[in-house]
Amino acid sequence: ANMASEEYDCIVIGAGIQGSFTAYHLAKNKKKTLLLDQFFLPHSRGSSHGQTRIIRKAYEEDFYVHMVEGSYELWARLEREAGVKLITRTGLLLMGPENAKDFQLVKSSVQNNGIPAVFLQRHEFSQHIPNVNLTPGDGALVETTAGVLFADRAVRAAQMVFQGYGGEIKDGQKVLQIEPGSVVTVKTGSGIYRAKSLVIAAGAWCNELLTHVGLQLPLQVLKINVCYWKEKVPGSYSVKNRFPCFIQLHPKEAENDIYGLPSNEYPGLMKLCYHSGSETNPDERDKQTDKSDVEVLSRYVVRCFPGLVPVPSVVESCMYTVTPDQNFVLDHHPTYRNIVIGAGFSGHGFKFSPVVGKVLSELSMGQVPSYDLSPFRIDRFSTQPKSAL
Ligand SMILES: Cc1cc2nc3c(=O)[nH]c(=O)nc-3n(C[C@H](O)[C@H](O)[C@H](O)COP(=O)(O)OP(=O)(O)OC[C@H]3O[C@@H](n4cnc5c(N)ncnc54)[C@H](O)[C@@H]3O)c2cc1C
Ligand SMILES: O=C(O)[C@@H]1CCCCN1
Repeated sequence: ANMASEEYDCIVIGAGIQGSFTAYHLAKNKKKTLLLDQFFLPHSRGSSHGQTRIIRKAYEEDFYVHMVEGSYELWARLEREAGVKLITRTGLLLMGPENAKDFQLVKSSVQNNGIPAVFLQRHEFSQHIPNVNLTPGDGALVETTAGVLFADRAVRAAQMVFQGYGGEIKDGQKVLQIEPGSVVTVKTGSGIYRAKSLVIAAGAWCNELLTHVGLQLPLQVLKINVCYWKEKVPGSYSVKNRFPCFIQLHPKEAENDIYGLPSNEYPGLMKLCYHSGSETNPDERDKQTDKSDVEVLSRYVVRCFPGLVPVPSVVESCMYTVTPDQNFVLDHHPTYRNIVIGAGFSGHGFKFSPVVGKVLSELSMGQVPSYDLSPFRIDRFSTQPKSAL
């Protein structure tokens, strides 16, 4: 082991998609950057693994719409730099109770922001979306430019381009200690590294790392059962047949949303999941065996996706790190300005990662960030009225 102290401009802890994109932007800006991960890469114990994620602009909040727009440009740039295809356009079907507030808000955001979309009338629904039953009382729209991101491939591409710009990756090195200061010292099991600034992008392990720098955030770590369901007629819900991704708001079966991606990575299997899960310790993820969501999904499949066998063929695991308002944390440490935190991506952060990496790199370089980061500030968590305490 090399115990000599090496000095960097910036150290990024966490080589998931957010840390990898942060490192990519830093290296592009000629910063000598070290990207550390506790596990040997690639691995499937965090939040960025798996073949696919949804990319969509259909969000209630304008700030997310603008951030996705910026992300599309940067995704295209990474596709060119790495020479790989990272996005396939499928469209996104959004279904939800016509009179529900969130459905109405997304609908008006789509209209006000000029997001390309088709509003489907009930009588024409099945002609556009075969093999899906639209719930009575639900409205439906298709965001036509949304699609599927190839997640594992994207993580690899960002890391490869980072290394191409001279960035260093050290995997299999868990950060065990952080000493703040004008030069930050980071100790792993096998090395000591120093840098002018530090970015913590540690996913579900964020709070464990923040204990070293005297901070805790209100983050909840959830285990997600990633379920794949067999098509009764192969191809009926496939990318090839232009079946879209979907989000079902307020399903009758449960409190949280249900969503899906067309069959693609495992031919004949459609990914369809519950947008929540049970709390877990990230180091003991597989001890969390709650599968009540799978029963909920089965009932939903029977009712709305009659072309799928209502028992999952494959169940994989992933984690969400959720904040109380489901908005991210993108901010400086409140006392140590040269420590920057990206956390709480709340199950929807992948699509934004090129922009997240950009703003985290800007914060760590002491620059004014390209986007308004007020929704993502740490001090929003401590603004509850004192009387509530
Ligand atoms: C099932 C599922 C579906 C999702 N669907 C979508 C979607 O459709 N669209 C979308 O946009 N987003 C989606 N997301 C969310 C998205 O995948 C996440 O927001 C994103 O992957 C978070 O990335 P991250 O880099 O923060 O975390 P991670 O990928 O977990 O990376 C953190 C890294 O930090 C490392 N680390 C932690 N502690 C240490 C330490 N002490 N020392 C060294 N390294 C350390 C970990 O090993 C890990 O590699 C989904 C997530 C899940 C789980
Ligand atoms: O980020 C997304 O677009 C999806 C929506 C459904 C839940 C999981 N994440």
